[in-house]
Amino acid sequence: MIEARGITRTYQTHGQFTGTRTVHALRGVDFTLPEGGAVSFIGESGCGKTTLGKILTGLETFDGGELVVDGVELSALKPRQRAKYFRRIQMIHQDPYSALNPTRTIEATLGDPLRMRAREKGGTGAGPGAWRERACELLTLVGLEPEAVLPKYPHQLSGGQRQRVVIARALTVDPQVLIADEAVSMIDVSMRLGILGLLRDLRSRLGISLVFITHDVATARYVGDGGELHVIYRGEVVERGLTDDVILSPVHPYTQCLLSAVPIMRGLEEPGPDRTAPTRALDERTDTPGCLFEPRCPFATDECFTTHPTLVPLGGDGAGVGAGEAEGVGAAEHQHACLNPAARRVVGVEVGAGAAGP
Ligand SMILES: Nc1ncnc2c1ncn2[C@@H]1O[C@H](COP(=O)(O)OP(=O)(O)OP(=O)(O)O)[C@@H](O)[C@H]1O
Repeated sequence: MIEARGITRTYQTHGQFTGTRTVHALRGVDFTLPEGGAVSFIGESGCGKTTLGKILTGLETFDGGELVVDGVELSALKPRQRAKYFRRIQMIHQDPYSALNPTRTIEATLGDPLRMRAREKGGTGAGPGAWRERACELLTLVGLEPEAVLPKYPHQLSGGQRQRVVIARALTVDPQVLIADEAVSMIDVSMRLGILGLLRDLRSRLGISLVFITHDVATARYVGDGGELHVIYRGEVVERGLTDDVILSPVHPYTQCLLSAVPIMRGLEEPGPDRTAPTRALDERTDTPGCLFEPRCPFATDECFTTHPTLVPLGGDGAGVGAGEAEGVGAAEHQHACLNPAARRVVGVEVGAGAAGP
């Protein structure tokens, strides 16, 4: 189980024309990932999704908050001990080609971690027969034909096959958690559903927990089914709850804007006049003392400019209640950080029958 409490990450950037700038990649992110559960993070480019994924796998440090894995707070540990915990959390990156060594066959790619794992477990399974058998088992589990795939190099496989190999490699160390960061965005559309189905399957068949990071509402709904969805804006979670609650009844204008950006087909659904869209483009330099989304929000009031909203349960008055502080607030409770939450009808961008194709 992973528990993240108030994770914060700030970067200082230095540019010739921009001077020194502080980038708040993550601002106090909290979540709990139970065994076999799923938590999805959705937001636009630059909102901090990848930074969060890297922090959860130990590839990036954080400068505030706590990360607790199986009840152990990791920052208190020595690097070697910490690495043991991070081994239980494996990342699936968006580009399966760069994630694999092009000079090594799939057999070699899977063989090394399998032998290492076998040695750790006490020696059995490190022999060639044993680890090869396990490699075949894992390839079958991810939907590949072992004998056909083992002798091949990454460039001889399709993008979808490569991503399945990446998933098989992650499974070699018996992880408890997979972090999938835009795991299908670089894969041919025709193969995406198969990979998403596989990630769902691993949850139900192996009890592996999943952190699913995406900018795509539909994939978050499919893979994160039954789990939680956290909507993240400029490093801050602005709405969260059970995936279906957030997608079907969003109350934060940013979530409504994200959902409005999902295309719909004319003739299949009525677009209606009330699509919610940001009033201005994202400008990271615009920091108000109030709500981070205020400069772009179509529903902002004067109060939004001066008061920074914190996460409160939907339906409560929320005055002075911070994330997770309200009594009885469960992680899956629908919460929002908006001073004017409202159920607004959300419709997608219309894709007309006569629209120009790609
Ligand atoms: N090493 C770094 N140094 C400086 N700024 C960084 C660094 N890594 C990330 N950032 C900044 O932190 C913010 C969040 O970046 P991050 O890559 O996590 O966003 P993202 O939501 O994953 O975006 P994308 O989907 O485009 O990858 C961005 O403004 C980014 O420029």
